[in-house]
Amino acid sequence: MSRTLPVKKNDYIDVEFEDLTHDGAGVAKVDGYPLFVASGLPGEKAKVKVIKTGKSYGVGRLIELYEKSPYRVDIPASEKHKYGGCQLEHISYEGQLKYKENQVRQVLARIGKLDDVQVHPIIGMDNPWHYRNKAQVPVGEKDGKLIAGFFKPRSHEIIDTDESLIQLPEVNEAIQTVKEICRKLEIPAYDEEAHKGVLRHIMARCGRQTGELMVVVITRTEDIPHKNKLIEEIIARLPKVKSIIHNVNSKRTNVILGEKTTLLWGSEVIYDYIGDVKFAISALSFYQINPVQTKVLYDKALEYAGLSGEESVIDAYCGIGTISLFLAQKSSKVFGVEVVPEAIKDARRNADLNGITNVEFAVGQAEVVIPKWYEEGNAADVLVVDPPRKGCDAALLQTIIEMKPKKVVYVSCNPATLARDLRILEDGGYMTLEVQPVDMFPHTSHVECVVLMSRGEK
Ligand SMILES: C[S@@+](CC[C@H](N)C(=O)[O-])C[C@H]1O[C@@H](n2cnc3c(N)ncnc32)[C@H](O)[C@@H]1O
Repeated sequence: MSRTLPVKKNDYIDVEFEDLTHDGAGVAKVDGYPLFVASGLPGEKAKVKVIKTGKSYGVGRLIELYEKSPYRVDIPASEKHKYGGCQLEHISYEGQLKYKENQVRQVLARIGKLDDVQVHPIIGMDNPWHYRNKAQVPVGEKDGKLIAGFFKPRSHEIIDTDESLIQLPEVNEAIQTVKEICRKLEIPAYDEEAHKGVLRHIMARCGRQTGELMVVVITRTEDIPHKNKLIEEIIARLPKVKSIIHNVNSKRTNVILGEKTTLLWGSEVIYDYIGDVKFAISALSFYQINPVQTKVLYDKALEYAGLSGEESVIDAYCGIGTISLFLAQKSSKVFGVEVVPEAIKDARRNADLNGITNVEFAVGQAEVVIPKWYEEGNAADVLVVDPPRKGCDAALLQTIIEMKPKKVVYVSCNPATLARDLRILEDGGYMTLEVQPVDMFPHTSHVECVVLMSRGEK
């Protein structure tokens, strides 16, 4: 028999928020039934309207706040367009750090059954603004004018913006300049519903240390109207631009980058430094978006790896070899594995660029390549994993358990899949010794962690 819910759609009720969801919505309980309300904060009392009810939870809209959290910040309506992608815009930075650290502890306990694991205080930024080295903004049209900015939360309506408070000023300037040039040249914006038009996204990437800029124009069509003029004007108006790339995405999809990438002008890559290691970055390669915190994260990963110079190391999900090259300086040999061929091309180029010879890179899925290496008699003393949000594949975790590297260093951008994978490794004989959350993405709900596991006693 289905239970009667304590609330109905369109009810107005008074609630007190107890918690936050993983994406920053407030959670209130009505007779044990969870109600998720965007922008509610723990400790706040409010009137909400129930807008949706499901079997296990409902969704409400905040109508009136009776009691405010000390962590609440109010953003004037005229400034809202600068906060695209900032799910935690209504929480002070101090409150955000507290929330993220708690979230890591709770998820490790709930999903990983790791209640007594040592979680260090999160490492935040001294200046948590203008940190992103890359933006990919959707392009559309409003009242006959080309616009570009960010999607309104839970919709495909584009909010036009000329500034983002979390992007580097150079990235803001590049996006704004390319938008103005495309407007002037009357390049038609992509119409998502009709799947017509040309320009879908503008992407800009900046090497924070070098100042070098890459601009990528992503279109539905193979042709770009006024292509030569577009290139000419970008070069004239953005003196730091080193690379202009064209990517064609002809499909009806939410995925940003498409099937074909060509160089329009300049170099295929831009360069950047993390510490004193130099990196070449191409358009399709993953590169951490917060260079300041990346250094903090990699230093911690290196510290956890505890290398003496004798060890062989595997770096799974290595991207352009960033962590591999850090580790190579302190180990006998590093093997990096990555699924994107362009990233491995960058990784090899990066090893050459830095004169690092004790690294080898392979293209392929970590869960296929590493088990094969192991079958062929290879093993590592230290294994580093830095998977995408979905975490490590089960076949890779099984190989780690069989290979028995002394240490596993797990770098994760998703506490839920991290907790799941740590539990599997714990059941396979590893122990979680330390967890260090690092705030790589201020004002968003994302949180990064680096974890040290080892075999043997705690
Ligand atoms: C979070 S990034 C980490 C990259 C790198 N360690 C860094 O810090 O820049 C995850 C990487 O895993 C790659 N990837 C995704 N699935 C993979 C798989 N099954 N096997 C190997 N690499 C994969 C992605 O292309 C991406 O480069």
